[in-house]
Amino acid sequence: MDFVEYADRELMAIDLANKLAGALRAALARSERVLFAVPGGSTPGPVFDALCAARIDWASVDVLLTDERWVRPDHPRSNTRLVRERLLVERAAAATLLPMYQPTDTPEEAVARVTEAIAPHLPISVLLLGMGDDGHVASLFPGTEGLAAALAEDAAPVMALRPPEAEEPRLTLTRPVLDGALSKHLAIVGETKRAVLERAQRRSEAEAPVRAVLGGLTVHWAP
Ligand SMILES: O=C1O[C@H](COP(=O)(O)O)[C@@H](O)[C@H](O)[C@H]1O
Repeated sequence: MDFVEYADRELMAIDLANKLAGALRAALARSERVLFAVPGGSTPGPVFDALCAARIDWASVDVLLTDERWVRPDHPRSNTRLVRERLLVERAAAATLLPMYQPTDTPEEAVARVTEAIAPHLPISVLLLGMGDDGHVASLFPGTEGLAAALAEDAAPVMALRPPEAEEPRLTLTRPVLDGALSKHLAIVGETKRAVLERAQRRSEAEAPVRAVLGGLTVHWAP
């Protein structure tokens, strides 16, 4: 794991956006289409604001969420909404968003359709992750029934989970898909998350699921 420390959040957003743009261009030099997986939540918005204007062949980029909160796509907590409003604008509007949300009542009903839609696009070329204060990445929360199955090396690529600590059910990419990404980045801000990440290295994956993706990961942190 590499750790990159920035003076402030604005500098991190700009520099991380440049690094992601470079990783996407490098991937596009090797493949006709590339898969860019991104988190939802509060951390990536400023990175998306900087990245959406980057000069990249966005028409050859497929964008996929690492996970989705099971709310309608116009809901304020929708990760799909965040990506549509903050990433898929300006030059990046030419990218294709692969569905992580389906209009079903439950995420369980959507697993097969989402799996079918994303499978032909794997592996992830460039991955950006966020992390919660409890050490969750994507929607792999500690204390969730089914977490061990989602963290297995041979897990199905997409799983529906119902984390007790989350406000809504989730659909999430699982360990082999996330850990198998060719270029892996984690963006975190604040002293609490830095301490959570440090502690995670002494904990089990069940206690701190971020541990499952630390190999080859570059962590970007700002106070
Ligand atoms: O619920 C979620 O949380 C994590 C972390 O979000 P943040 O607000 O602490 O940045 C996020 O990575 C994930 O995609 C999201 O669904």
